[in-house]
Amino acid sequence: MGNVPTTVKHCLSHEQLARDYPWLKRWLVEEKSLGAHEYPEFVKIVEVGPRDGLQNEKEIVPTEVKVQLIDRLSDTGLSVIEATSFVSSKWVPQMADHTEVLQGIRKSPNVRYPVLTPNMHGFQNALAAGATEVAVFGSASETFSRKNINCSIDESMLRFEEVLNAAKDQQIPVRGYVSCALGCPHEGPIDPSKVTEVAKRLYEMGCYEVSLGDTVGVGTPGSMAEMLRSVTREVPCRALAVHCHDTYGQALANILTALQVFSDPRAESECQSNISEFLQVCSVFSVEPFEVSDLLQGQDISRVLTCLVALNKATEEKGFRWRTTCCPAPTPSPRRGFKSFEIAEHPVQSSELLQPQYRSCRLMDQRFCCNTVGLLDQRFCCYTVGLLDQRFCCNTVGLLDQNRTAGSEVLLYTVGLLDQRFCCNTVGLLDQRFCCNTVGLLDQRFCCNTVGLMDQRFCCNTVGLLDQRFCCNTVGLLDQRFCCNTVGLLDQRFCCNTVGLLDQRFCCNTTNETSCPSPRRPHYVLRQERGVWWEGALGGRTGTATALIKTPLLPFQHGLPSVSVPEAAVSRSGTLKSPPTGFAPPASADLLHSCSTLLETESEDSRELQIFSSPTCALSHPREIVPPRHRSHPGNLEEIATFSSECCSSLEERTQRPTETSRPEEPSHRDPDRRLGPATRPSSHASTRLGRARWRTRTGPDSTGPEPGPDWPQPHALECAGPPDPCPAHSELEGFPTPWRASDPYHGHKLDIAAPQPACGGAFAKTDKCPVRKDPPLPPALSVCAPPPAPFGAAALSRPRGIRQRLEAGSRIGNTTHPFALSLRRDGLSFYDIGWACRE
Ligand SMILES: CC(C)(COP(=O)([O-])OP(=O)([O-])OC[C@H]1O[C@@H](n2cnc3c(N)ncnc32)[C@H](O)[C@@H]1OP(=O)([O-])[O-])[C@@H](O)C(=O)NCCC(=O)NCCSC(=O)C[C@@](C)(O)CC(=O)[O-]
Repeated sequence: MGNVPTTVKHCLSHEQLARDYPWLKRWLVEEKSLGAHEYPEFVKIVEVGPRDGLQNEKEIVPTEVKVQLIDRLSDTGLSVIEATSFVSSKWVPQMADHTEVLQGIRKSPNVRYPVLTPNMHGFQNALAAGATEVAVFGSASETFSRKNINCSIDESMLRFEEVLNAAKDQQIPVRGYVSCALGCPHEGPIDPSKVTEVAKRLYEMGCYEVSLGDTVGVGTPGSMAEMLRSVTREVPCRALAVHCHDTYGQALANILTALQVFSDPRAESECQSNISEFLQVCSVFSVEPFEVSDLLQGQDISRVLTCLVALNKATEEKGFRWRTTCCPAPTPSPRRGFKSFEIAEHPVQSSELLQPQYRSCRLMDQRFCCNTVGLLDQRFCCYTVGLLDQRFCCNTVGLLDQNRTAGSEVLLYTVGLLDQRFCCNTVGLLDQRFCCNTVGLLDQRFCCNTVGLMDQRFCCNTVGLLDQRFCCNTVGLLDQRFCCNTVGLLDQRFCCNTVGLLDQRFCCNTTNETSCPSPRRPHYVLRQERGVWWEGALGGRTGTATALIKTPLLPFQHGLPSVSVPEAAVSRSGTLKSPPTGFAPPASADLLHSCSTLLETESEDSRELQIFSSPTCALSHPREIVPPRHRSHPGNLEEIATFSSECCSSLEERTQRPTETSRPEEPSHRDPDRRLGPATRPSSHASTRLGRARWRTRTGPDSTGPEPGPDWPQPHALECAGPPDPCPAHSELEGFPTPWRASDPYHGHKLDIAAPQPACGGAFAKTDKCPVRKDPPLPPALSVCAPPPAPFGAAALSRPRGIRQRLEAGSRIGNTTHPFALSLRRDGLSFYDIGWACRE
């Protein structure tokens, strides 16, 4: 189950998963059911007859015959033909005509012709003869090594290292062999650990592929499986091959076994090996890597981001030129990871990772990709479908339609994405983490668990965004709807039409916040439920919140404390009345929770949300679809996807602007009621009331909410997933790299977010999705005070445009003007809380 997200893995039984998601079945088969094997969709055949076959012929085959043989093999469709070997003619006279053979063959453009080169002598001869790919051959048996290439294993490694270094200079790919992988003619059986050790050394040295040879054909399916299980722990399957001699008629059976092992994802953790490749790349570029556990557990975000940004900078600085490999259609070729870049002007000698490979450029129709790790500079990628666990991706530019299919594939876990630009129509994305520099994102819908997002600019139509945490420098965000639990948002500017935002905490400098932090409001925990929800008060508001936000400490783990809740503190907006039943919040079902929450909350605010949710959503409410016995798992992903899609289209329907012909009078795209559609316009009065409730995070514009009195329970210690108060929050978040600021040496040439920006309307004038917005005059009753100290640049706060646009969005209901006053508030825990209220 290496590729299955941990949350899903923990919550679903294998049987249930296999039933629900046939596409996951491969990863879910139990050990005992290994009989029902699957095989790789693509097998590469390396034809070694002209070399390994003819080197053993007693009578030396004439050169012309060898040339003819290879030419005819080239016409068969083979992609790799090992042509000859550059070894000593004293030892192997059959290969003495290596140069003539290599130069005599007709080189097909679709075929590679590697040659054996045991040492530098051989490599130089091969190079002179025009070889474009070579192979080194070591052994897992000491005796065989000495007898075959006249040196010990360790000595052979030194020789190979020389060859590999020289090959790198010439950008020549090197293949590696490990002889006697299943037995030695001199030593008998060979310990798989020895094979593993030699294979690992060759792989780490830079061999792009290591072929494990059953040199004397003594292997059996049993010994092959055992040996491969050992080797694949250290070397990824995609870099392994087997070389089977049929001395005892076992070659085919052994190959079949190898194919089974290679197609079994449990044979290796692709993810782990790619991460280790990533870490190797870090060392190549002298970038301090982060702890893998930091990333996997979402800890030390700052360190992860620093590493990613530094790596980005380092690769840029080294002047990489990427090979523009076009993949117009899905190909059976293996995925490309960190080994996918080449050096142009400034070769990095020390890195075997710079073997000439590929860069994903203009990749189209990338489907069903799992665990894409360490992909750099993916450009012009279209239609990524069913992508799971995409990590450490940098510089994705021009990505269109990253989506889920109608079936069961959902896009999960985009982690560590840098510089994602001009992305359209991301739908149903879960768990997007550590993303930097997202620019020009359009129509992002139902995204959950966005963590550590930095520098997101000019984003439109974000709908159903849940649990967005530690987001910095969001600029020019339009039409953000149904966003819940945004925590630690800094410097959000020019945001328009934010609707249904719940529980926005630790937000700094959103629009023109004026006042200084007030003393912290009391917070307490009344009750903890199932360890993942807690009930209590936070920042003056009471209700239920997930433990992702606050985890109550001891006394409450043993039962309810006897505390009374003040009347005034009950059921405010922003916290849930009750936790959604049956689902664990940290799981990938957060989307489900939050959709349930939208439907279940009974506060004043939720009525508005229910109207938004529409009967379509209610009909497809996952609670009705997921039978009770499955409540302990995060729900059927397909159902969640269907639900979210229906919810989304329903919301879209209801949020469409009226057409020109349907507008009775004075059409205005800024009219929130029109924007929200007919369902939100039952009556102007009702809408006003709902609007007021919706926008309010306090009892009213003039109230500061209930102050702590003697009857309030004593605040208990809370462990904060987010920063507990403004100052630590700042200092913690200031550690984040802010790559696009002028002061940032990495991206000095890029747009400076602290500098004055063009109006977001202007920015969108070219798109037909977003209207050009003009600044309306500020209502006279509104007073805008001086901005607070800005953590990321005061320039951001000196322009009132953001406020104006917010007012514009909230100031009309139907055709009647109901000016709303903007009430910017401070809150003990919600730093710079915002509230809207009607000024009727
Ligand atoms: C590996 C060496 C060259 C080591 O050779 P060495 O240890 O450097 O030196 P040596 O004492 O064995 O020989 C030295 C002489 O060889 C020359 N020499 C030195 N290097 C070369 C060279 N590259 N090409 C041509 N000549 C070379 C060198 O110049 C010198 O010439 P002299 O001064 O005596 O006239 C030697 O032991 C050798 O040629 N062995 C042959 C190994 C071989 O071809 N085995 C069969 C292929 S491996 C295989 O089949 C297994 C595999 C891959 O299929 C996988 C599997 O089935 O498991």
